[in-house]
Amino acid sequence: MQADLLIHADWVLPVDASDSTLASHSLAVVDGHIAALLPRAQAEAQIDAAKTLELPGHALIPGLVNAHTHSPMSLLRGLADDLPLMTWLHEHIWPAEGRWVDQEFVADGTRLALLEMLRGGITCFNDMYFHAEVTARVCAEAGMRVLAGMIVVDFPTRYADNADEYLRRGLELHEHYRDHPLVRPAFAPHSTYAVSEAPLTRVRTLADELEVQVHIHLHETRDEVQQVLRAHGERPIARLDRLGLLGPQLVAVHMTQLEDDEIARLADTGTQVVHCPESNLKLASGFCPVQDLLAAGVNVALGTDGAASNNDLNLFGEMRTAALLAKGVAGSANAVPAEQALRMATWNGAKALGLEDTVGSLEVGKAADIVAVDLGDPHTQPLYHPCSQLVYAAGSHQVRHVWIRGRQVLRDGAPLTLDPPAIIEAARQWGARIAQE
Ligand SMILES: CSC[C@H]1O[C@@H](n2cnc3c(O)ncnc32)[C@H](O)[C@@H]1O
Ligand SMILES: [Zn+2]
Repeated sequence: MQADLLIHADWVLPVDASDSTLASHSLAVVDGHIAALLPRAQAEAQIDAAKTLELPGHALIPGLVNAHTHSPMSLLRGLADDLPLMTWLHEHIWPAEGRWVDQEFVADGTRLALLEMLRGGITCFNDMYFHAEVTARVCAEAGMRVLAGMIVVDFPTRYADNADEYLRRGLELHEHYRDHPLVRPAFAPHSTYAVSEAPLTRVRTLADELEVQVHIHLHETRDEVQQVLRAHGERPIARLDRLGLLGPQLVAVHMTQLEDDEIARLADTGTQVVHCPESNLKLASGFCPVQDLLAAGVNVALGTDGAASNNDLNLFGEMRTAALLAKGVAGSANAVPAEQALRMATWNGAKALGLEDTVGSLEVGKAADIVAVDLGDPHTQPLYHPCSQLVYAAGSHQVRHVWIRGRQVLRDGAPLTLDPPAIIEAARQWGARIAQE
């Protein structure tokens, strides 16, 4: 076999059906896709590669999928900390966004987020923010995979005056990127408390027609559920169910307030859940019953949320927090074991985003979205179980190489498609302007 690239690694964790850890294996890439994954001796005998990479002490894992974020909010990191969701949002974040968010803010904020995410092994993310056309363009330029949110809220902003205009701008984005290999549009109505019934119904019809995902904040806090119950006489999940929005296309983010019948309904409909453990902890939003959801057969992925409520975009941190928190919430040390946490950050994320045929595991035929992690670092020595070290001990600084669709975007920890000094200088200037007011 002729390959473009052959990588020899000490371990490969493909996140396959049996959660295998393969020692001394090699992975071949042809035309941006995984063409072979086999023992090193066989690879050496069978594969003639244009380029070969030796990675002793490294583990290869699938690119991590950040299933919920607001990438440009990296420029608001640390602006308002230690507040509950509604105070944080209404008194700090929405006023700051009203004052500062324009296309330049989104371009600079997205680049800062990409720098952090690529360095931390994230190769795909699900975004919800204003000016998604700018985020999409920046991602396409940097070679990053993204689900770009076609946002909808009821209130006017500098981006759009009303729901019709939000949808019109979203549909333009869809038209532009419908066949792009890395950028995929998805609807992103903010929540059931900020989007009324008519636009939600329209989103449902359009999402069916265009076959795209619908990404929404749902049951994030007790206050949210009470507010919707008071205003409409039903809980947010019931509202979406009545509007026909529950199902495999719905990506429901946070889900800290769930009753048993709601968990059963999510499982019956195949609704996707995204767990954001660190954002939920920081805003004191509540605890997502991850173990109960998984036991009921619900797909649960992981997200960071925005950097203004986390305050980082680090899925190694989320895997660890998710695994630890699940044990505390379920009162059981075997809730969310390391293999499950890695699966949530990879395969489950891909499935939530409707990308499970393309990414999420290192299997022949899938896109070559690959991350090489150096386990020789003191943080991960000695090494009994690679997966355990990745989830419970590794830091994102141990990510050395990243490929997306076969293109190398990080080499020896250095980004190849982004300009770090320029990105950091732009972020510093935004910080100085925003802090002055
Ligand atoms: C319509 S663009 C997205 C909108 O969502 C806001 N946001 C960020 N994090 C959260 C969160 O955890 N819950 C609710 N809303 C959030 C963000 O500031 C944008 O305005
Ligand atoms: Zn969010």
